[in-house]
Amino acid sequence: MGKFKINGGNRLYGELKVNGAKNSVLPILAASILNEGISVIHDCPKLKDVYSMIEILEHLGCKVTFKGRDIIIDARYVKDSEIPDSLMRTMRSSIFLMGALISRNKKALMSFPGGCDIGHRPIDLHLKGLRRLGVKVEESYGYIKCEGGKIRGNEIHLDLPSVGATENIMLAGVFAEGITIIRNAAKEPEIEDLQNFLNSMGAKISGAGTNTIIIEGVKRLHDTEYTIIPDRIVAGTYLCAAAMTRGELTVVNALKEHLEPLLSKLRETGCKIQTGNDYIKIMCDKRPKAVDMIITLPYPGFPTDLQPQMASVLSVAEGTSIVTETIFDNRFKYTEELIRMGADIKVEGRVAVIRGVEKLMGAKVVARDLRGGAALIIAGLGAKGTTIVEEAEHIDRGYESIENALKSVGGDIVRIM
Ligand SMILES: CC(=O)N[C@H]1[C@@H](OP(=O)(O)OP(=O)(O)OC[C@H]2O[C@@H](n3ccc(=O)[nH]c3=O)[C@H](O)[C@@H]2O)O[C@H](CO)[C@@H](O)[C@@H]1O
Ligand SMILES: C=C(OP(=O)(O)O)C(=O)O
Repeated sequence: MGKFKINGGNRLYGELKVNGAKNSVLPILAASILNEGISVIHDCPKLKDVYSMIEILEHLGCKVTFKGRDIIIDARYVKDSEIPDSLMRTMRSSIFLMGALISRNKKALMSFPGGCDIGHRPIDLHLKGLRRLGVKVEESYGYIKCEGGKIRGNEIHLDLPSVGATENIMLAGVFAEGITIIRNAAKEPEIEDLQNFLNSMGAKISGAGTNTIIIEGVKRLHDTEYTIIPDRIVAGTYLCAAAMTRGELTVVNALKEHLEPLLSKLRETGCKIQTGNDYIKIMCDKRPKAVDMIITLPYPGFPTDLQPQMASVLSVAEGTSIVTETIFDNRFKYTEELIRMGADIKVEGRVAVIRGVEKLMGAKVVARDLRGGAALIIAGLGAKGTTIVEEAEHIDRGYESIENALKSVGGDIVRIM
């Protein structure tokens, strides 16, 4: 909650460790209700969305303990299949309970999920996929009622590779009779992580990470212990912060194979990158150079979740950069705030033309969504003077005490009320 106050100008220097990925832990927590027993999940991030998911699991009847970085879910008694609107609206990932409840209880009643306001976010592909498995889906007055009855495996071709729809269908297919095949599936690393978690409980899923996922229905699952993958978006955000401040940062527990599209663009700006098995080191000592083309695309394309942070770096680059957002239709709101800080950015539909300025100026700005908020923090770290980033709660959805992390490597940033 509150705001961040940043005095810009400090070079970031040192080492930062990344924890487990938000976009892995959330579907995995929802998936834990498929096991009528105990699941232990390691390396969980302490994020607002994670606490919201725990609240939903508890509402459904699970006993959940968050100890250190382990979340222990006792899902022996899942009594409820309804999720109140107030809980559904806390985040986008509440929608994963739809597939999970259909598998566990053969029914689900819920409203539409909340989440960042980054454009139109329908769930038609989720519902279409569930219907193909034989789920009766009724939509009325903002509520969605699903009745499972007999869930039968089927072939599902996604019109576009939606991450959430792929994951929801995987969850619904675990106990289906026969085989479910998802074609044109999303290929994000977090989908592979969900597959690996489900398989660690006894599910039979293969193909995640490719565009065809095959789910062989099983009768039951068993207890598991599982460590989730590191958060590639948090790692990428720290790398962008280093590029903005002309710093030198080693990001530990970061997998280079998950971040190739960002690393390639950071290299184009002139930053030097070194990588090892579990770390990425960035060294930047000059003003970044503009890059002529960034286009967000489904994995392994440039991630939309790093578009604002990279654009923030490009706002001070030498030359003009073009950034095209193809995933969401309203993910440039943060540019209005960067302009208040002196950036020269023109947005025309899905394209932002960024003419790099020498320096940004500290200003009072508002985080309108999670990654846009992170972009403003990066801007504040590089700006001359003081920046106040309001509405920190958006940023807390995806970053664990971002101010402490950045402070530990030299950033002058505090949280104020
Ligand atoms: C919790 C989680 O993992 N969130 C990520 C997930 O969101 P999310 O799963 O919501 O993103 P999707 O991949 O589903 O959305 C991609 C595009 O597909 C469209 N679409 C999606 C579903 C649908 O039923 N109909 C439809 O038209 C969306 O409007 C959007 O334009 O992937 C996004 C794209 O990488 C990331 O930005 C989010 O951080
Ligand atoms: C858009 C994001 O998340 P969500 O899908 O949870 O809103 C994100 O992580 O940038």
